[in-house]
Amino acid sequence: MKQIPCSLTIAGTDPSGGAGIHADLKTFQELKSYGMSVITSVVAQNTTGVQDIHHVPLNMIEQQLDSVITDMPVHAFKTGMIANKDMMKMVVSKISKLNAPYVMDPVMVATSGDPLIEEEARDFLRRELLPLTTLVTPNIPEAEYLTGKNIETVDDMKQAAEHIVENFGAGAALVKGGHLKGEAIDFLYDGSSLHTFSAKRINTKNTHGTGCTYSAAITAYLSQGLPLNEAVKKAKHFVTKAIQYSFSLGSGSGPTNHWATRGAPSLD
Ligand SMILES: Nc1ncnc2c1ncn2[C@@H]1O[C@H](COP(=O)(O)OP(=O)(O)OP(=O)(O)O)[C@@H](O)[C@H]1O
Ligand SMILES: Cc1ncc(CO)c(N)n1
Repeated sequence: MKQIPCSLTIAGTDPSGGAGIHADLKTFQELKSYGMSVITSVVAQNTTGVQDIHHVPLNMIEQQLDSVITDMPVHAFKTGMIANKDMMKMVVSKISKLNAPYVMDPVMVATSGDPLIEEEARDFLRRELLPLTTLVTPNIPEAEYLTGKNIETVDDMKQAAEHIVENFGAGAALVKGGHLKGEAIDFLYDGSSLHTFSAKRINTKNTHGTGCTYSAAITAYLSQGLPLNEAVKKAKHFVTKAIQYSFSLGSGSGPTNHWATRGAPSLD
């Protein structure tokens, strides 16, 4: 009998439901991958920003990982917010034993601009986690941090994608253009060729959790065995729809719509 594809996310929470673990699980569910999660930090946040952060004790993160890994199949996994170096070290020791595609969303700040990981963890992420990835998905500020270079044009984005693969050993890099003006354009460099994914920019402030949703969608498609290029193509389509049909909820940057594959939601 065919097995259901299974995806795991290792990340922080968002009680307002638009980002982090919540966005990931909703996306896995929508894209028909069985969703599992390991929580690294409990984050008090909403559409306006981050109010507080509580880190789950290290041994409890480790225990959650062991509970999943020793019992459940993992066909693909992603990491989001991993707040400090100790957590990263422990996560590395566990995930390096997993034989499945790994998508890293190198989360550093929330959509609101609030920091989500400690300064010294950024360097560790670049040195120790990047070489384990199948794909890393930085937005422009994250790609600027990783490469140490300013990104102002699409050419800068392409160079950044190549730089991250060539210099830090990421399996592939998808540099996302959500923070630039014009077309919502992303570049994927897979170590041999550069692929472009483009969509019309949607005029909305409701982009809370777009990065989480996008990387979770890529993970879900990889769990189903799709090649990377195809997984990104389908995930780009999904995140564009999720933004197109996003919700004006809360007083800040509203959440995307995780059941967007079904078109505009009927609210009857
Ligand atoms: N207004 C928009 N219209 C269409 N696509 C968009 C828009 N904003 C972002 N995108 C797309 O959404 C995806 C996520 O990109 P973005 O650069 O916003 O990620 P992010 O900054 O990591 O997200 P987050 O807000 O969760 O931190 C990319 O494919 C990007 O091109
Ligand atoms: C927990 C968490 N991860 C990632 C993001 C980035 O959107 C966020 N706001 N919260």
